[in-house]
Amino acid sequence: MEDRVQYVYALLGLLASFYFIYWKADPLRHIPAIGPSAPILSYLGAYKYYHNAQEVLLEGYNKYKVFRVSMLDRWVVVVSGADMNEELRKVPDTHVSFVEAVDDFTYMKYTVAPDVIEHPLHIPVVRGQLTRNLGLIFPDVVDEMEVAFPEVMPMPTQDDEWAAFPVRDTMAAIVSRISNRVFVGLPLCRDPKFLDTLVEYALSVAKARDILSVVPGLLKGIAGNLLPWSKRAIRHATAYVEPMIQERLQNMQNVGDDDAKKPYDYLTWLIEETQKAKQDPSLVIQLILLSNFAAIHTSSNSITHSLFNLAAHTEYMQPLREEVEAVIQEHGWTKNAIDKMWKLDSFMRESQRLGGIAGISVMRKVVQDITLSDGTYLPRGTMIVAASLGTHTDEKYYKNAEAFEPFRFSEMRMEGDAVRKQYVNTSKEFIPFGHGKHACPGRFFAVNELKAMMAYIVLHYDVKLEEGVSRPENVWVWHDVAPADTKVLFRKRQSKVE
Ligand code: HEM
Repeated sequence: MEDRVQYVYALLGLLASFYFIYWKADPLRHIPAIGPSAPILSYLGAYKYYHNAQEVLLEGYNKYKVFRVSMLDRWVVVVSGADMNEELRKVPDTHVSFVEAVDDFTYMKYTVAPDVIEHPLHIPVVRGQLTRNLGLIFPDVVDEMEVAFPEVMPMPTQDDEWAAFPVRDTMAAIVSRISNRVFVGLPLCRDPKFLDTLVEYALSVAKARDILSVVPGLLKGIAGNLLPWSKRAIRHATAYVEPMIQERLQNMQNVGDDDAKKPYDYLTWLIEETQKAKQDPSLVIQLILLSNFAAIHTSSNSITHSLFNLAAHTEYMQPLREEVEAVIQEHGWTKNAIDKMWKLDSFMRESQRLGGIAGISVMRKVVQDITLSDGTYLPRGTMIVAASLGTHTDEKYYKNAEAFEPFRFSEMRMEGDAVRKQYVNTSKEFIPFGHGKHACPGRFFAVNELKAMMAYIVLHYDVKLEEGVSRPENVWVWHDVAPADTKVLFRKRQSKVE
C-alpha cells in the first residue's frame, strides 16, 4: 500500500515536472499574457477571450505595448498604438505573411476553398481592373441598387406607415445583389438560390473554422476533409458559374485579339488571370466564392453600423440629405458624385472607427524570426496583429474618442486634410481595412457601393429605432465584431429638404 502511494507521488511529481518544463519552454513566455498563461489554465483565458475579447483587448492595450491573448489552439500577440501599427505594417513579406495568417485563423483549404491559398488570383483583379474601373461599373451598381431596395424592403401601402426590418440581414441581401451584379452579372445576381448558396457558405466558414480550431493539429486534415460545407458550396456554384465560364471562353476564342469585342467584366478578368497563371478555368468558381466571402459580410456589417448610428441620431438626417441631394442634382448618380459626399463619407468612416468588423487588424504570421523595436522577440510561427479597437478609441489619436462625432473627418477635410481623412484611406491611426501592402484592396469598391446605398437610403426613407430601443450594442465572438440583429423602422421619406 505504501509503495503504491509512493508511486502515485512519483507520477504526480513527474507530471508536474513535465508541465513546468513545457511551460518554461513556451517561446512566447516573455510576452505578458492577459489572463492565465500556464498550459491548460490558458484555456480559461481563451474562454474569456471568446466571450469578452473587447475587455481583454482593452486591458492589454492600456497596460502593454506588446501582449498576448489566448485562443483555443494558439496565442495571438497583439501590438498597441499607432507607432506599433506602423512598425507592423513595415515588416516585409519575407518575415511575415498575411495569407498564412488568414489560413491559420480560418483553415482556408477546408473552410473556404481548396486551391485559393496557393492561387489567390482574385487579389490582382480586385486591386487592378475592379478598382480602376469603378466609374465604368457604377451605372450597374446604381441600377441594381434601385431594383434591390424596393424588392428586399417592400414598404407598406400607406405612405406614412413604418415597417421594421432586421438591418443586418437586409443589408446583407442588398449588398449581395449589388456585389454579384459586378461579380457575375445579370441574371445570376438576382437568382435567389444562388444568393442562398452564398449566404449559407459565408455562415458555414465560421462554423467550420470553430470546429477545426478544437481538433488537435495532426487530425485537422482528416477532420477538414470530412466537413461538407465548402465542397457543397463549390458544387452548387459550379452548376451556375461553369456554363458562364464556358460561354466566355468560347466567346474569347471567337473574337481573338479584338479587345473591343471582349466582354469587360469581373468574370472575364478572373478568367484571364487564371489563363495568365496557367490554371484551370474551374478555379474561377472558387475565386467567385472567395470574392463573395471577402465582400459581403464585411460590407453589410459596416453599413449596418452606419444605419444604427443614423437611426439612433436622426438629427443628422437633415445635413446628410442636404448634401446628397445637392450633389446628385449637380452630378447625377455618378462615382464623381459619390466622391463629393464628404459628410456622408465622414459619417461612415466614423461608424467604421467605432464599429468595424474586428477588434484586431493587420494580421500576420511570422515566417522568419523577428525582434520588434521594444526588444520583443517573435519566433517563426507566431501570430501577430494590431489592436484596432484600442487604437480607434485612444484619446491620443481621437479627441473625445468614445463619442460618435459623425462629421469629425469632414471637418478635418474642410480644414485642409482633404485626402487623408477619406473613408477609404488607411493610416497608422485608422486600420479597419488593415494597413500597408495587404490593406484591403476591395475597400475602394466597398466604400463606393456602401456610400451609394447610404445616399439612396437618405434620399428615400425616414429611419428610426423602435420605441424605447437605444443604439444596439455590437456582438463580439472572439475578436470578431458584428452589429446586433436588431430591427430598425423605415418608412417612405415624408419631408423634402427645405
Ligand atoms: C467595408 C468592407 C470591407 C472591410 C471592412 C474589409 C476589411 C479587410 C481587412 C481588415 C483586410 C485585411 C487587411 C490586413 O490585415 O492588412 C482585408 C483584406 C482583403 N479584402 Fe477586404 N474588406 C472589405 C470589403 C472587401 C471587398 C468588397 C472585397 C472584394 C471586392 C475585399 C477583398 C479583400 C481581399 C482580396 C483581401 C486580401 C488582401 C491581400 O491578401 O493582400 N474586401 N479586407
